Amino acid sequence: MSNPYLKVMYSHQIEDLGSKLFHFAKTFQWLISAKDADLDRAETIQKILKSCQEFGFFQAINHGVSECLMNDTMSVFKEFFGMPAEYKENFFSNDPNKSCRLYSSTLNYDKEEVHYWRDNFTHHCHPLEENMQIWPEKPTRYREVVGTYSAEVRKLLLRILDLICEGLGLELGYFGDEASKIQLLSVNHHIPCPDPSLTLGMPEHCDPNLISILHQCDVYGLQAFKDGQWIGVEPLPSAFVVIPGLQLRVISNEKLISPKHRVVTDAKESRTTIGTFLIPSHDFLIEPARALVNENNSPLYRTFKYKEFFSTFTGKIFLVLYQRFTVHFGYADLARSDMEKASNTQATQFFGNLGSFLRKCFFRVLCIGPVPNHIAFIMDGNRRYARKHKLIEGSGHKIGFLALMSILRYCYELGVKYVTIYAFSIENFKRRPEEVQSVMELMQEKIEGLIKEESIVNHYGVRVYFIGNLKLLSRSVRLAAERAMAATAGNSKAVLSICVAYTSTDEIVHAVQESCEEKWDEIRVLDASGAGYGLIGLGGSEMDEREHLIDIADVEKHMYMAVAPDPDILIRTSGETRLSNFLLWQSAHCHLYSPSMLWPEIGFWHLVRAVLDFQRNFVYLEEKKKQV
Ligand SMILES: O=C(O)CCC(=O)C(=O)O
Ligand SMILES: [Fe+2]
Repeated sequence: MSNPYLKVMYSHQIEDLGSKLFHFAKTFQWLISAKDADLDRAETIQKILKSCQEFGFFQAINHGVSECLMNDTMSVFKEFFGMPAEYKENFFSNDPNKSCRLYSSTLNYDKEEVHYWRDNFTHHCHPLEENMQIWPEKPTRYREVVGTYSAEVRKLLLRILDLICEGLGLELGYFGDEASKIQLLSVNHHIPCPDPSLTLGMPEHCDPNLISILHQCDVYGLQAFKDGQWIGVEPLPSAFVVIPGLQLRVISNEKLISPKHRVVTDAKESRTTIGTFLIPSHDFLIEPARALVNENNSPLYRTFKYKEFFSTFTGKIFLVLYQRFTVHFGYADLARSDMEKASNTQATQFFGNLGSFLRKCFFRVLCIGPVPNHIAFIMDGNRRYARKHKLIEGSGHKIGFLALMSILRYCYELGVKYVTIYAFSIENFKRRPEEVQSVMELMQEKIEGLIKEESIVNHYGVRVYFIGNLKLLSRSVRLAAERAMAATAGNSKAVLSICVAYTSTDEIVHAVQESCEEKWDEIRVLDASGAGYGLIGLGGSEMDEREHLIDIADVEKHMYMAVAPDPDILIRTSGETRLSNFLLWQSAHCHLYSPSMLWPEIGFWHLVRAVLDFQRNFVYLEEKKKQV
């Protein structure tokens, strides 16, 4: 690179140019059969997942796109880049919003101090009819060949996504429609570089989209970062390199990673590669797939719209993803959330076990005093938490659910036999329909999770009751609740009462009505036998009897909450000191505790504090109970 301009503008001083260890590349070529119904399907899926997990991506051969079409397309692009500058100038633009453009270096040309050795031509290609008009007319074959190629590659990508979808255990079509709506063609062209040690063809990056497929020519340049070093990916002109993008990383909750890669330059030969990216529509909500998230696998990312993500796109996309889109738990005991986020590593598992051991030791000491038999929670502050952390609506409830799982674990470890939670009040049905709908969906999903073998409920032998006017729930949620109650009916170590469609006044009215009906039934039986009160023509003393028709014991018997003794402690988060129509009948003698943190922030020490307060007041509370 003798030209001083080039030296200044392109010099990145690359210290490590990476090794050309092609054997690595060979280990991840998997055959994608042209036929989906092929017997090898299950094996192919396993190989794809394994390869993606081990290397980050894979090369597809025997993929069904004809070699002839691939060669034709490559030659069309080589021809395009070889056309006179005056023609190509028509497409040149530094405006990333332009839908068909030629530019140099990266998306940040104007902002970067040092450029990369790359030209790129990019345009949309789906649906074809809507986009083709703005594509180049020269070479004359461009529209026909690139159109056919784009359609074929789209089919292949969707098939690969289906295989990944099946491999991850997601519902069929998860990556269809809006998730992969946009298809972008991105053709890189690198002319020979006088000094490859000075610059790169593309900086290290992860692809920001859902998935990419790359058709390399026969000139080497692509490198992947693995085990701390840059390793060359062998160019196989008839193969496609399939690269999961960052959105796939998020949706798979990191079951798949989006590999870091870069391009080195070549001193002698030009290199052209054809990338095709499938991209979610701008308003598509990206989040860890619900099927992949449970109490043992917390969501590692918050929900976000694709456009929100892409607007933050800079070269340092990886960092951005972590800074802005990971779930920020903000719990008081951050150590716990960190453990939950990365529960797979050995180190965190060690600390997780250590934390659990220390917690159990602490509980042993706490158990020297009276241990509450029943703790009730009003989980207040999920929505405020989402607003406070600028999270998308609904995320607060999801994080709140994780907090609940931790608190339940602590309660059962401490030896608390009954836990009751206020999950959804009858009043809550008055909220916006979309909000009610999304809480109900979350509820159904979590209820279904409860009966899974590995759930906390089965781990601690907890019997689950849903408390409230269940008729107000949608049929699917009600059925899920009934299934969970039936599935846990054999558990006897502890009881979890989940109040849904509940208010205390509704519970009392319902219990009184039930008691009355029961009495009327008794009366009718007695009347029929001729020994009864006989309502018609009641005399004075019989009137007195009617006044005492039902008593407290009758009503209590018919309370939804008859499945548990009265609570010893009632905790309401968010610093609110109201009971909001929760357990009014049952809370006459319980210790109230209302810490200021929002529900998703509740942690171990808040529970300890509540129990210590209860122990301090225990004698007094017991005295009060005796006076009744
Ligand atoms: O040209 C290559 O080999 C890689 C291209 C690439 O990574 C990209 O366009 O995102
Ligand atoms: Fe890339």
